[in-house]
Amino acid sequence: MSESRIKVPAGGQKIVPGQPTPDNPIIPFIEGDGIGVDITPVMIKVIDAAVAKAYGGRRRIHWMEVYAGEKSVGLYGPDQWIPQETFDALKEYSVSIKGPMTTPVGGGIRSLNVALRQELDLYQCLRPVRYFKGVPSPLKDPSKTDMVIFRENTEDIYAGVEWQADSDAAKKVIRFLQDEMGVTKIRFPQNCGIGVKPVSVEGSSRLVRAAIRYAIDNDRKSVTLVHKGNIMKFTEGLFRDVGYQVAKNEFGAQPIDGGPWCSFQNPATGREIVIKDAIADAFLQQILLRPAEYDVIACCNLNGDYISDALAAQVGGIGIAPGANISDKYACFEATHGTAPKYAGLDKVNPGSIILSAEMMLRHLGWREAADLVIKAVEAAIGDKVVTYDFARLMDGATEVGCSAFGDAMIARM
Ligand SMILES: NC(=O)C1=CN([C@@H]2O[C@H](COP(=O)(O)OP(=O)(O)OC[C@H]3O[C@@H](n4cnc5c(N)ncnc54)[C@H](OP(=O)(O)O)[C@@H]3O)[C@@H](O)[C@H]2O)C=CC1
Ligand SMILES: O=C(O)CCC(=O)C(=O)O
Ligand SMILES: [Mg+2]
Repeated sequence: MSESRIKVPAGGQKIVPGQPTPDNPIIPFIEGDGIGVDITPVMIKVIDAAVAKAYGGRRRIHWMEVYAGEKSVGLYGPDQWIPQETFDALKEYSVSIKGPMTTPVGGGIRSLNVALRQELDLYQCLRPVRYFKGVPSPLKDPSKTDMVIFRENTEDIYAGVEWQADSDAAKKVIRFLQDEMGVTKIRFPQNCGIGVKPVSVEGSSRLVRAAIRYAIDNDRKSVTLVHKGNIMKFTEGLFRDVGYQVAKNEFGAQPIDGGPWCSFQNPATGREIVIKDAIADAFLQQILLRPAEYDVIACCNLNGDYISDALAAQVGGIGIAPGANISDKYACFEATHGTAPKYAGLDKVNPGSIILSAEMMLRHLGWREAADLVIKAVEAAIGDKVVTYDFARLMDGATEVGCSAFGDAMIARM
């Protein structure tokens, strides 16, 4: 067995799911590829400052670096993209945060992000999309965009069950489909890549259940099931049907005007929560034209990927789009964006997405005061027009600063 590269920080304590967060939690972090080297240290500095200010030294995060992606291969050797001890640490310490990781297009390794989500069964990809005053946006009134995406994170066509064109495996699957399943619709069977889209009742129900619970806990007005069930009837259509069943069977939702939309009263607030659905293409134009009609969004994996970046753009772009991957036991926070390789190491990009992901992590830990300080600092820096290049290029009179200087500008405003 190879030597451990992970150094457990002295003086820290493990977070145990279901128990109160200790004042000195150990939090594993993956720096990430590309711009990970820029944004991750800034995130740590900003979060440490917020925690110190909020709790005056009574609480402190003990950061523990764990490795994945290119840095891991450099340290552990060839093909060690996610060493076993990284998986083990993410489970053992239960709450973590990660920078982005590269996935090559076409050939090469499969997504490490997807591998991690599947291994930890992080089935909820939770991505809140809200507007910060002063952020440049392509919309006339971006404040009307206030949505929370619940994207199924472990299955769908995104999960990587596919075979390369001309491979023996692809030919075998095509022969099976033609000879044993009576499939006649594969247009060019001779040299055809094949992908499989698994969407299960269990996977869909638990995701929609989490979205509805979130709507109850956060007094939201609707949950929209976004799908392409008119075309992919037994996968996307299943997701929609299962979503309505969960609303009716588990939350007592009643049909509105004969259905399929339905609603129930929030047991905590008495306010009505409407469960509705939208076909993905129509949804993508409506979020631009009528964003106020949408609130909590539940969808399959690939749709959620597209919707995340599209909605992020409406409120200023993926420089400020946070997220969390959550299971019933573990949580791993990460930005919506990727490694933006052309900016790697330039100290240029917006660290806002990973900082706001860490803000979600603070709330998850129950450290509300520190989380509030992070929000206050983001709002104040943007309000003073001290911003990174992505916002500065669209704002009049902005002071453009680098990644680390934006973090410092936040800290100065806490
Ligand atoms: N969770 C993860 O780890 C994810 C990983 N990826 C991976 O990342 C790699 C690169 O993907 P790519 O398609 O280029 O998408 P990216 O999200 O990495 O970047 C696309 C563009 O978004 C803008 N952008 C991204 N991050 C920031 C930021 N922090 N601040 C300001 N602007 C930002 C930049 O726009 P501009 O050029 O206009 O300045 C950038 O060129 C791929 O290997 C992909 O698989 C992708 C998504 C998620
Ligand atoms: O894993 C990847 O490379 C891409 C992931 C992604 O785009 C996402 O999760 O939003
Ligand atoms: Mg994406």
